[in-house]
Amino acid sequence: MIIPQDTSITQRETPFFKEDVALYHDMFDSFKNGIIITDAEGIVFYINSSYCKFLDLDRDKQMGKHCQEVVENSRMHIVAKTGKAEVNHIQDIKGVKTVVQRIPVKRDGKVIAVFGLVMFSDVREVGKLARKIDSLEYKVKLYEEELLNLRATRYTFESILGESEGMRSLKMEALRATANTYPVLITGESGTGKELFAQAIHQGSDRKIYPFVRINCAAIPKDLLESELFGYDKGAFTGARPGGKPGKFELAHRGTIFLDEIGDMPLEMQPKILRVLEEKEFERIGGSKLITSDFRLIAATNRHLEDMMEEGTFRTDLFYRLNVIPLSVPPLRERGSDILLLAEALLKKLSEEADMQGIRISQHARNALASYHWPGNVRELVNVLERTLSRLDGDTIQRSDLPFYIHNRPHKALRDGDAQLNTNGTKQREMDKNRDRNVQGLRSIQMESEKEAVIQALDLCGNNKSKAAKMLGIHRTMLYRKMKKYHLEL
Ligand SMILES: Nc1ncnc2c1ncn2[C@@H]1O[C@H](COP(=O)(O)OP(=O)(O)OP(=O)(O)O)[C@@H](O)[C@H]1O
Repeated sequence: MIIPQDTSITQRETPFFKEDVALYHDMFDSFKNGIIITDAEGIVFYINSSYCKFLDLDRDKQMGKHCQEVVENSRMHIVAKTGKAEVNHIQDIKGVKTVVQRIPVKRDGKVIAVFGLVMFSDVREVGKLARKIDSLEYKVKLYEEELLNLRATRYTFESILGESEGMRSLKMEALRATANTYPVLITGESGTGKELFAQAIHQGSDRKIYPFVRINCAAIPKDLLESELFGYDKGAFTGARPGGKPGKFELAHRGTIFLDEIGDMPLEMQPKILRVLEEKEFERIGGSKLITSDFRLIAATNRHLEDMMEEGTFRTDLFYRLNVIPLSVPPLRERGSDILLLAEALLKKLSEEADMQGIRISQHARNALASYHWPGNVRELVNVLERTLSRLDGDTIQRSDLPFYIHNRPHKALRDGDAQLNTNGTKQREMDKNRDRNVQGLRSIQMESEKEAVIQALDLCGNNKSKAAKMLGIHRTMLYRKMKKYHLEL
């Protein structure tokens, strides 16, 4: 920096010491933006080489001049008077639009100097930067949405259909659970919508942009469960991934971990779950680093944990730790008019998906649906409707279109019997299991013959899909769905 030796500035009583200014010389001079400093009168005290280059001026000759002599429309002297900073103002300098900042420097409340920064040599560069930020913001938004989709929580509270008293109050309780992070234990028979509730709670909470990590404790072999839950470090065991693997608790950081079928959690794993729930800290298998994860735990089961505690197969301490917010989803047969409400809504959705609008349910069919026991709950209802639609001729579901075991049910007597059995939980569960097995048996027989029929029809029609669909009495879209379902070449 050229320290003015012989200019008016040195003659004036400047508030700066030459040493002070010299100290910043290297720093200011290496700036690619323009820097100018004036005193309280607007007299140039310092100007860096980038600015002089831009202005095409000899730096030595600028010191001690009034700022407007250096830059015609300078406002440094005005800022010195007003004491008010001007940030990101656009200033036309030599025909180029620049972005400038003029900052008054005060001591004891009095302006002693003004610091000017000419940002970028051309405002177009700012425009470019703004466009770049715009495009980055757009990309971030896109990735956020993608992430939300990938995190595959498809269900929100709106997805949970049901207006019965039981369902209404359950939805209210679940909604309340979105406002805190206490563990939730969802119980209910298979297919009642437990996972639906778990996803809706996650979606309704602040955690929704973070992962919803689901693990089915019954589906993972016992010896793998620990590494799935807690992860492992490299070389933890033979066959382990070379780089190690994070566990579900780690992946659920800031989000929700959904332990489905918690009743099937092996007894020896239960204390480990209890510990991680209490401490929110754990180590990977073979690792020595303590990992902290801020997860919310939601567990679900169709097993009767109270019975299991009595049998000694479920730990009491874990049960109480999990059961902070208990949600018990009622079976479909106990939801009264919800059966038909669900049937109508699901039918609308399924028929739209199959391109078969305007399908109705006859009164007889409605009676049959309403009086059936639904051991497989809503999942079974979805299945029944899909099957019925796939074979439907015309636009009304008649009683005889429903699966045999539903339309041929001697409903009244059996219903009364069922009501009695409802008072005895164990008997009821036994009966449900048997029914499940029967339904399962029928289901696979039906699927086999359906697949056979599709193959035959395609064969007979020389692979002409429209003709085959006509022969089967179903819509072409439905035929494609069946072919996909049974992995038949499209
Ligand atoms: N109230 C509801 N409204 C709309 N769809 C529902 C409802 N309840 C359940 N379903 C549907 O029923 C099916 C089964 O639901 P879900 O998987 O949540 O049941 P679950 O109780 O978790 O079953 P499981 O115990 O076998 O894991 C899903 O297709 C879900 O969309």
